[in-house]
Amino acid sequence: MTTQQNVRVAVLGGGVMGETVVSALLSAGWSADDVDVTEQYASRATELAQRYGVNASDTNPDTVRHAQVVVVALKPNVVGPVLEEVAGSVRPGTLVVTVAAGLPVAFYEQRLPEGTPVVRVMPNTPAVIGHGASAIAAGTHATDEHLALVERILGATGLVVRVAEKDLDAVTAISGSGPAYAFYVIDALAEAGVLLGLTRDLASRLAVATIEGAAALAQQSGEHPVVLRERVSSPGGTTVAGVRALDAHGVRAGILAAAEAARDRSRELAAESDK
Ligand SMILES: NC(=O)C1=CN([C@@H]2O[C@H](COP(=O)(O)OP(=O)(O)OC[C@H]3O[C@@H](n4cnc5c(N)ncnc54)[C@H](OP(=O)(O)O)[C@@H]3O)[C@@H](O)[C@H]2O)C=CC1
Ligand SMILES: O=C(O)[C@@H]1CCC=N1
Repeated sequence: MTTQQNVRVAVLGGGVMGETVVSALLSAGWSADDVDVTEQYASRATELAQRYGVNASDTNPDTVRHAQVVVVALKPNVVGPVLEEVAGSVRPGTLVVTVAAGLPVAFYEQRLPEGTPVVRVMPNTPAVIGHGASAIAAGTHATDEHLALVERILGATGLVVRVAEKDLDAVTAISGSGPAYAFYVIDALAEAGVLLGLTRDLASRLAVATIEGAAALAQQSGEHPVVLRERVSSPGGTTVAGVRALDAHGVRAGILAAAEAARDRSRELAAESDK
């Protein structure tokens, strides 16, 4: 397997994550000629072809046959049937990369030709603007070179870390689903502004800029979040009053429960796909 950027990549599934991977490949220097994407609806395939200049089709086996890397960007319940459809077209040594939540590497290895290298990736949607966080884990036959190639593919999407496969359900619960929790907080903060009499537009802009600024400060200062929170909290002031209300309403416990629920759902997805 070469790590040259002219490796031909087939992306199966042109939804939210499939489109993110296509855009990441182009940002990482791939030529659109070397990127194929499959979609079952012709109109979506045409949309992707027009937007990115990549080759789009609705035929998974033909597309896979020409690829050196196959990226599975399908919903977990569709992955099994599509692997059965394409297994005979996967050439020896083709790297299979999957972003599907829950499904273990073994699920792919059992359905693909013996020896196929598989890398699992858990990305998130801010990848589309280069502010993503992805974790990658190697399957039985994936080498350091395969992981390096996946890192190149994801190079323009933001943070990429290597983890053991056993940690991917937890990663899914934290960074995979995490943007949704952050959007939830942004929406709630904006709604609170409206409650207090601000216009929705002003409240939304303040909420987004505040969460963005706090995340950037946490990253750039390297300080513990508790230290940064204490710096906002003047003695006897407004912030301690607000944080006390967050504690009283169990917001911290709610976030921990959300992560456990998402982790459990990730495990269930694997069990459901094996039925
Ligand atoms: N969205 C996210 O934030 C993240 C998603 N993921 C994972 O990414 C995967 C895809 O999720 P997401 O992109 O959100 O889902 P989407 O539904 O947006 O994308 C899946 C795409 O696959 C298409 N599709 C379905 N069947 C086939 C087929 N047989 N051949 C080719 N394409 C097909 C679907 O078309 P149609 O709509 O017509 O059925 C759809 O466009 C999931 O496994 C998810 O766990 C991982 C991390 C984050
Ligand atoms: O909701 C999901 O199942 C996917 C996986 C992580 C984010 N979205």
